[in-house]
Amino acid sequence: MAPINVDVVNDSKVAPTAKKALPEVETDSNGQEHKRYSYETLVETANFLLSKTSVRPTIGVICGSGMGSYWNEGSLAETITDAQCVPYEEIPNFPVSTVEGHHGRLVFGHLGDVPVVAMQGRFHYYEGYPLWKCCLPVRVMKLLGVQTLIATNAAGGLNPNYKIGDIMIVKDHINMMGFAGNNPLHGPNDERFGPRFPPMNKAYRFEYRKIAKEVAKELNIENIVKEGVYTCLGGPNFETVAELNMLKMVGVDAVGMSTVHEVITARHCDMNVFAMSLITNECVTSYDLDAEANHEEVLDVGRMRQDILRKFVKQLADRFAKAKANENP
Ligand SMILES: O=P(O)(O)O[C@@H]1C[C@H](O)[C@@H](CO)O1
Ligand code: HPA
Repeated sequence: MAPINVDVVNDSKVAPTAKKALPEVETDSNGQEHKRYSYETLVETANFLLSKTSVRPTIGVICGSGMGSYWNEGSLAETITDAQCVPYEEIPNFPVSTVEGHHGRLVFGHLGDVPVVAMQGRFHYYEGYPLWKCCLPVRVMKLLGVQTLIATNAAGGLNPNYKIGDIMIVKDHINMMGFAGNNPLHGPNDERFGPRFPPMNKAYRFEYRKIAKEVAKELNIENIVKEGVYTCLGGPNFETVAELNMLKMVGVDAVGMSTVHEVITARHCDMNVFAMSLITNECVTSYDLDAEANHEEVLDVGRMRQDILRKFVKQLADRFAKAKANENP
């Protein structure tokens, strides 16, 4: 793939009026400066990555907590063959991962025959990054040629039918942080990424959810695969009993601290999205229970389910790639 030309998007020349670069530096309400990433800046990042790897990914995977850890021999990210790894510290304009269970590198390679790039470590709002910065890798993936995003996460199960170790296909989300005006698309819009007002009612592609249920049957894991609604809170604390009961009331099946903003960013730039939550703990919705959520349990359940997750994601990548090829014969 030749270096990316900033004047051309999806093979059409960009109208000069659409080329509004974002301000490079923004100051938040605490007076802290955040360098914004313009389209041009992210093209530089993408071109750097294209020069580092021969892989031209069509699917991007985000590994959730405990699903891409360096100590996890055989974790999701380690399923990738012919892996070429680029640590986040070496990537221009990239943040760094600070959470245990998030290694902090991009892994380029193949899942079966499908060229992929995986984030072995994601960025969370609670690490101190604004939402748009948490989602920067999604836009970089788009510039690299990724058409489909598979986002995985660890989440607490609110639906009483869910058990620890279940996998929830995300059918929809509730953007709780968005209710308070915190959105990755907040700020000036650059049309080269996508429209000012993107729809979000079909965020999680129906066809891919259907494929995932078929694959679950084929792998004989249909008993642990569910489908439901995810929400993201800012974290880093786990939720109170009252908060969890409120979320349950409004129809949330699983709660976590990521994914929603990544999905919004991916849909904004017209990527197909599939997401799934590994239910790592049961949410404590009664004052009579003594249990408390903790990150170690989250990581342990990721480790416990790594074989199944690997097989599942590998099959999904294969089937999504085939579905995409059938779309554009
Ligand atoms: O990156 P994900 O969303 O998988 O991580 C979840 C949310 C928190 O970062 C962490 C809590 O244990 O797991
Ligand atoms: N709440 C929020 N995030 C989480 C949880 C939880 O119970 N489990 C794993 N990530």
